[in-house]
Amino acid sequence: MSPKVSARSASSIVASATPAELIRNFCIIAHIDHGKSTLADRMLQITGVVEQRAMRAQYLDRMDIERERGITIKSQAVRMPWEVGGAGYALNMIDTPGHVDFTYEVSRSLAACEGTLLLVDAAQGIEAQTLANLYLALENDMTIIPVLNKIDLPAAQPEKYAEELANLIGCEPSDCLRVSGKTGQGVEDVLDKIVAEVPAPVGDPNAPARAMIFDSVYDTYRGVVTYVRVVDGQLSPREKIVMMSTRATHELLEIGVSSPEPEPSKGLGVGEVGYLITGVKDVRQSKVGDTVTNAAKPAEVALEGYREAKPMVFSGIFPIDGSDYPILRDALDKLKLNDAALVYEPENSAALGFGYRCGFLGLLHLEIIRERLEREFDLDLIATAPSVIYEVTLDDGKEVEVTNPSEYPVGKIAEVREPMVRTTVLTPSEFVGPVMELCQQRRGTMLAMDYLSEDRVELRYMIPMAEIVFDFFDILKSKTRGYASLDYDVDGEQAADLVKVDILLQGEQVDAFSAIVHRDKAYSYGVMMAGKLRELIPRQQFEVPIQAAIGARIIARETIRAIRKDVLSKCYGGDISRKRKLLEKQKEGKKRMKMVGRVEVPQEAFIAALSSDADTKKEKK
Ligand SMILES: Nc1nc2c(ncn2[C@@H]2O[C@H](COP(=O)(O)OP(=O)(O)OP(=O)(O)O)[C@@H](O)[C@H]2O)c(=O)[nH]1
Repeated sequence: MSPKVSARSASSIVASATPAELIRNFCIIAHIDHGKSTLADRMLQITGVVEQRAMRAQYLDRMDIERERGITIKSQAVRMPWEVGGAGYALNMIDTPGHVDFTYEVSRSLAACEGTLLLVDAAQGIEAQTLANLYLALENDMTIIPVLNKIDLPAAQPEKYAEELANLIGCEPSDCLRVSGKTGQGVEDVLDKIVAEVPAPVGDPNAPARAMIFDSVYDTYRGVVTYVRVVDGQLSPREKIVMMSTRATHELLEIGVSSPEPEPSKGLGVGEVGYLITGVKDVRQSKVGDTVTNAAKPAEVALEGYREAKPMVFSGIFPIDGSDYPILRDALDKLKLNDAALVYEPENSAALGFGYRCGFLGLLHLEIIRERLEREFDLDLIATAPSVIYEVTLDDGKEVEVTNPSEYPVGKIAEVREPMVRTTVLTPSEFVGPVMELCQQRRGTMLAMDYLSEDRVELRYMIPMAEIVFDFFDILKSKTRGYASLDYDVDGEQAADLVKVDILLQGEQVDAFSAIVHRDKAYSYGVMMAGKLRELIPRQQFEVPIQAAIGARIIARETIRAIRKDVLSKCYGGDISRKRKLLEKQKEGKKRMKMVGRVEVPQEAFIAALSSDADTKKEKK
C-alpha cells in the first residue's frame, strides 16, 4: 500500500498542469462484487498505465486484507491517458469502496468527480448498494453512465437488466453499455463515453488555489501522502501551503499524480487530481475534507467539506495475555496514523484486565482492525460484544453518552435515545414476507415499499442501529437464500425503553457481559447468556449460581453444580515430593483462568461467550 517512489531525475518529472478541458474525473459505483476492481484493472491495462507484466489482479486494492477478502476499503486515485479524435485526455479514476461501513468514503470520492460509472452485474441486476450509491451520485449532481458488467457470464441477462437500469435512471435501455471487465470486451467504449459525456472540470485558474483533500494515507517512508483535487488555482512544488481548517502551514516537498505509481509533477492545475507530500507524520494533520490553499495568496473561503466520519460501533479490545498491553497500545497508535475514523481510549475491565475501548465506522471496520492487530502485530485478542452510542438524559437533566454498557448510569434515568438507521433491503418479491417479518422483529418501522420490476422489491425501514449491527445481515441472507441485499445510513436518534442487563457469577457482576437491550428482549438475552455460560464454565469445588439481572431484579438463573476434585486423593502415605508436584501442576492449569470473585473462568469461556455476537466474518456478502 505504500507508494514507492525512488528519487527521480528531473527529466522524468511530467510537464505541469493539464488544461482543464482535457481532464475527466470519474469514479465507479457498484454493489459489492459487481466487478468494480476488475473493470478498473482492465482500464489501467488498456490505457497502458500498467504493463501486462506488472499487472496483478486488483491493482488498486493495495491492502493485503483487501485483496484477500476481495473488498475495497481505501479510495485511491489513478490517472490514465486516453486519446479521442487526436486529442490526448487525462482520465482520473477515483476508486470507491463498496461496503456499507464505508459509505462515507464513497461520498468523499464522489465529491471529487464530475461523472460516475454505475456498474451493475448483468447476471444479478440492481442491488441495495447500487441504489444507495446512485442516490448519493444524484445528490451530487453527477453525470451517470450506466454500465452492465460480466456480460461474458452464461447467466448474464443484459436485456432484462438494461431495462431495469434505464427505468431507474431515466434513460433508454440502449444507453446502457455492455462490458466484461474480465475479457475486456466493451471497455474501450466505456473510456470513449467518459470523454464524451463527463463534463470537464470548471474552476478559476487565476484565483488563489483551493484543493479538496479527499484521502490521506500514511506511508512508512514518506509520511502522510495527501490526495487532493484542485478546484481553483494552481499548486506547485516547494511552495508553502495552508490547511484552511487548522491554519497550519507546510512546505510542499513533492507534488504529483498517481499513474498508478506516483509521478512527481511541476504543478497541479484546475480540475487535476494528484498527491501532495509535506512531511507531516499523522493523517489527522492532513484532514480529509479540508481545503489546501497557497500561503502566499490564500483563498478566503474554504470549499464545502465532508461531514466527519463518526464512529458508530464500539467494542472493548483486550489482549488475552495481559503483558501484551503495551504492544496493543503501540499497534493502535500505528493503525490510527492511517485511519482517522478509528478512535480508542484505555479501558479497565474487572474480568478482562487492561485493554482499549475502540470506536469503528461499522462491523466490517471493527473486523478489519481486529484482524490487522492480530495479524500484523501478532496479538491474541478478545473483543467484547459491539455496542452503539446511547444518549441518556438523567432525571436531573444531565446528559451522558454511553458507548460501554458497563458505564450505563445507575441513577434515575429520564430518557434513553438510541441511533436509528434508514435501511434499504432489495429482495426478490417471493421473500417479501420473511424480510418484513425480520424487520418487524428488529423493531423496524416501514417507510416504503416499491416494486422496481415485477420480481424485485425495494423495502425501506427505520430500524434501531443496535438491532442491525449484530447478526441482521446473516439472518437476512439466510431468510432469502442469499438473494437480498442491504444498505443503511444513520438517521437520527429515537427514544426507546432500554435497560442494562448484567450477568452475575456467584453474585459478582461480570462487566464484560453487560448489555443494553430493549426491555422486551431483556429476558431472552438473560436466559441465553446464563445458559451459554453454564455450558462454558467448568464445575468448581462449590456451587456457582449464574444470574442475569436488571438492576437488583434477577430475571434468569442457572446453576453450575459443585464438584470436589481432590488431586491428592490417589496419593496414599506421605510422599511429599509427589504431592508437591501434583499441586504445582494444578497451579499451572489455573494460570489460564481468570478469577471472577471466587470463580475460575477459563479464557476460552469469555471468548466463546462473546464470539457469537461479535462474529462478523460473514458480514461481507
Ligand atoms: N465472469 C466475469 N467475472 C467477473 C467480471 N468482472 C469481475 N468478475 C468477478 O467478480 C468477482 C468480483 O469482482 P471485483 O472486481 O473484486 O468486485 P468489486 O466490485 O471490485 O468488489 P468490491 O471491491 O469488494 O466492491 C471476482 O471474482 C471477479 O473475478 C466479468 O466481467 N466477468
